[in-house]
Amino acid sequence: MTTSHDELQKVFDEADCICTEQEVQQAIERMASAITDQLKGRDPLLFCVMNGGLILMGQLLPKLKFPLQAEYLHATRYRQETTGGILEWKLRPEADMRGRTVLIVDDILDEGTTLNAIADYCKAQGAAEVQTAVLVDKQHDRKCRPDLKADFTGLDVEDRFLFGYGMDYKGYWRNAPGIYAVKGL
Ligand SMILES: O=P(O)(O)OC[C@H]1O[C@H](OP(=O)(O)OP(=O)(O)O)[C@H](O)[C@@H]1O
Ligand SMILES: Nc1nc2[nH]cnc2c(=O)[nH]1
Repeated sequence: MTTSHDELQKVFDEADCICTEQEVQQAIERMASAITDQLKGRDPLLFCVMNGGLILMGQLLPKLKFPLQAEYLHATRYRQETTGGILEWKLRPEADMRGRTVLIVDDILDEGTTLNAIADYCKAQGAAEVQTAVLVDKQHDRKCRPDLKADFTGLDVEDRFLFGYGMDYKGYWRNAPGIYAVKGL
């Protein structure tokens, strides 16, 4: 079913801004600095998890001022829903990751199933080390492993359905300039 323009505008107008654009920009600066400290000189291979990781990846890359390679992969488990299902690979990474330090870049760590599965895949493909970077980590006790954390996290966020900075609402509003929580969700 399609969602009308008016309905989509209403979702944005009624949403709560959880993190302003300025807060997100500061978080991305901090992430870039931490990633540089850890991965500079290690010839890392970065994978953007499409679609949601697109904006974080695009904003991080020019702040990482050392040699690295950047590629993408595409895995999804929410499609256009607000609850997750089984992870579906749309495009597996093609790069040879044997012996490499891999950094997976995504918008959100929610239950963690997506990042866990991607990290396991990269390890099975021979990556020497797999690290993860997410813009937001949703705070709740439903992680697929109780202690699951990304290696680099921008912001901790509340347990609501979010959109903006890569995260979508029914396929829309990845472009929202901040992090927003849908009214009632
Ligand atoms: O931690 P989890 O509970 O597994 O959820 C996190 C994943 O959910 C979103 O992807 P989605 O499946 O919505 O695809 P998208 O990137 O195209 O939005 C998001 O981009 C993460 O990859
Ligand atoms: N857009 C969006 N995608 C998600 N994937 C997992 N949690 C979320 C969320 O809160 N918002």
